[in-house]
Parts: sequence; structure tokens; C-alpha cells
Amino acid sequence: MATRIRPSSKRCAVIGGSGFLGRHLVERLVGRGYTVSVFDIRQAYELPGVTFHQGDLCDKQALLSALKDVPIVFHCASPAPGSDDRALFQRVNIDGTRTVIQACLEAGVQKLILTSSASVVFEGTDIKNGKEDLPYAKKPIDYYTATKIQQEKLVLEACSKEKGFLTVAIRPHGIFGPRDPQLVPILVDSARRGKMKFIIGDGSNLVDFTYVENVVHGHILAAEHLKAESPLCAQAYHITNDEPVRFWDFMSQVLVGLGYSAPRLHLPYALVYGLSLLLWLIALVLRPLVHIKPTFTPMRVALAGTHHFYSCARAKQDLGYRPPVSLQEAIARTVESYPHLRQGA
Ligand SMILES: NC(=O)C1=CN([C@@H]2O[C@H](COP(=O)(O)OP(=O)(O)OC[C@H]3O[C@@H](n4cnc5c(N)ncnc54)[C@H](O)[C@@H]3O)[C@@H](O)[C@H]2O)C=CC1
Ligand SMILES: CC(C)=CCC[C@@H](C)[C@H]1CC[C@H]2C3=C(CC[C@]12C)[C@@]1(C)CCC(=O)C[C@@H]1CC3
Repeated sequence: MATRIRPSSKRCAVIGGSGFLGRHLVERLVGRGYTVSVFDIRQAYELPGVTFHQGDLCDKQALLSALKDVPIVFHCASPAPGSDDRALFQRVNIDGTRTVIQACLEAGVQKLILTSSASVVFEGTDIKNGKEDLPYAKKPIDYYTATKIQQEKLVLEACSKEKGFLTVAIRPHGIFGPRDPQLVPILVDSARRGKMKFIIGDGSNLVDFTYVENVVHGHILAAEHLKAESPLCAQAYHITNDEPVRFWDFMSQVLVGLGYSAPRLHLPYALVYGLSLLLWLIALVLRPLVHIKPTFTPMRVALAGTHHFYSCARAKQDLGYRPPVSLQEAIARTVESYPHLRQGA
């Protein structure tokens, strides 16, 4: 049964509220009676109870007008992880997060909840039941992850009981669900181009995937439990479905649910990883002449061929977190939500 919490305040802002996770968060907050300010570079929808502020989070003045009289801020904006624009990641995830913190302090915001990522500890090798005290990756798998590490450090270091500014980081993993622009669309696009015939490795690697509503639940619990005397201050929390699943079983269930064939043939992990590195290097060298975007990037191959699942024990203990939607139910709802991606549609 879900924990019942009495919200301390009914106003909040969601930076990145037009995005996949951000919009689900906004919808749930409105459903719980919050008045929400969305701050995003784009406005993707309209909703009663929600005010939109269109702007770049690197612009402090623009942020300040959205954060006026707002005690709680959720920061879930980021450039798409698949981008290869290093300067953009630096500008938005690092410099922009500094600006968000500065704006929160100037506006008198009391709580900042950051959407980080469980990948901040992932180096491309197995993680089994990883806890939050694992060290940050020394060699992050890509530039997106490198900047998520810096972003999380900035937010947690900014926590100050003296200033009345409390911060916490939520680390989800492999978010999926209706309107996800990444996981299912990339998977289906690969299947349609005949690229989902192979299983990388022996297919036994266990991975966490997290239904978007469970991620939202974790964020709201964090916001409502974050108090000066609580253990949450300056802490990071893994939020997953808490049901590690074989990566290739998960992919197969989604593919079969949408009418595509499941991958069957096995390829050695080292071979595919080596090829993906080679392709990535070729794409880098040719970039001045032609822009190639390989499907199987080294990052995706590492995620597809290793164990990476995380313990939610800290979130269970401090937040009372239990994933409200099971993995099977989540997959069914997700498949149902993509009629346009079905085979033959
Ligand atoms: N999708 C996933 O599997 C995971 C995502 N995350 C994190 O969750 C958060 C949300 O991710 P998604 O909803 O999947 O991404 P998304 O791309 O759907 O949403 C990100 C939003 O941020 C906005 N944004 C980007 N740059 C901005 C800027 N300079 N100023 C204002 N707004 C800006 C975009 O317009 C977009 O609406 C991100 O912080 C991401 O790093 C963490 C773990 C896994
Ligand atoms: C091998 C192949 C082409 C699989 C298709 C699915 C992938 C696109 C997803 C499988 C795991 C996903 C994942 C993320 C993005 C989409 C996948 C690679 C993240 C990198 C998104 C941002 C994060 O913070 C971590 C995620 C880890 C899992």
C-alpha cells in the first residue's frame, strides 16, 4: 500500500517540466493539489493549475521569475543523453545547475530535488545491487554521465541547514513508460531497421528499468520527507522498480508486445563492444565531412551487455519507498501506450 504523506506546501516548480519525466511529475503534482510552475526551453502542453515559463535554465533572471514564492523546486532538465554535444552538456548540466542553485538561494527556495542518474557510478563493468555509497565513476561511460556526476555533486554540496536550503538527489535507472522519447522509440527504430536480431553476450545480465510513475513517486516522497532534521539532506537515493530483470528479456517483452520478433542469435560482448568503439572512432574522424549516428554506441553496448542493478534499501528506509507499479504491469501499460509504434502501424 502506498505511504500517505501530508504535503507541507502546495506550491512548486518543475525545471524541465515539458520533458518525459517532468510532465509525468507535473501531472501527479497537480493531481495531489499542488500549484505548479513549469520552467523549460519549450512548452509542450497546457494543463489547468500549471503556469509555463519558457526560458533557458542558464538564464538566472528568467529562472527568478519562475521561482518567485516557490518553496520546492524539482530540477529534471537535461540535454538528451544521446547527444554528442559536449559543450551543451557542460553548459546546461554543470554551469546551468550552478545558476539554478544561485537562483534558488536568491528566490528563497527551501528545497531542491535533483533528478540525477544511477549511472553516475557506472563505468561499463558489472554493478550488482549497487548502493549509494559506491564511488562516482572515475571513467564515466560518456560525457552525459560525466556532467551528471558534477551536477549531483554541486546540488548535494549546496545543501545548507543554516541557509534554510535543503537538497537531495534521486537516481533513477532506465526510465520507461508512456511518452518516453528514448528507450521504446530507439528499440523499435532498431527493430524496424533489422538491427534487433542479436543478443549481446550470453543474455543473462540483470538490469534495472524503472516505470516513470515510480520515479515520480520517489521524487514526491523525497520532497515531502526532506526536512532539516531528516536524514535526506545532501543524500542521493536510488529509485528503481526494485525488480532486476534480464536486459534481453525486458527488450524482448517490449518488442514482442509491439509485434516484433525477439532477438535470438548471440554475439560475443567483447566483439560487439570493440566494433562499436571502432565505429564511434570512424564517426568522430568523419564528422567534419559527414554526420554518422551509430545505433550501437559503446555506451549502449555496455548498458546492454553488463549487469547494472541497484539497491533501493536506503529509499525504502528513509522515504518509505515501494514501487507502486510492478514491472509486468508497467510493461503492459507501456506497450499499450504506443499503438503507432506497433509492427505494421
Ligand atoms: N530517461 C532515462 O532513462 C533517465 C533520465 N534521467 C534524468 O531524468 C531527467 C529527465 O529525463 P527525461 O525526462 O528522460 O528527458 P527529456 O529530454 O524528456 O526532458 C528534459 C527536459 O529538459 C528540458 N531542457 C533541456 N535543456 C534545457 C535548458 N537549457 N533550459 C530549460 N529546459 C531545458 C527539455 O526541453 C526537456 O523538456 C534528466 O535529468 C535525465 O538526466 C536519469 C536516469 C535515467
Ligand atoms: C542495444 C539497444 C539498441 C537497445 C535499445 C534500448 C536503449 C536505447 C536503452 C537501454 C538502456 C537505456 C538507458 C538509457 C537510455 C536508453 C537505453 C540506452 C540511459 C542512458 C538514459 C540516461 C541515464 O541517465 C541512464 C540510462 C541507462 C539506461
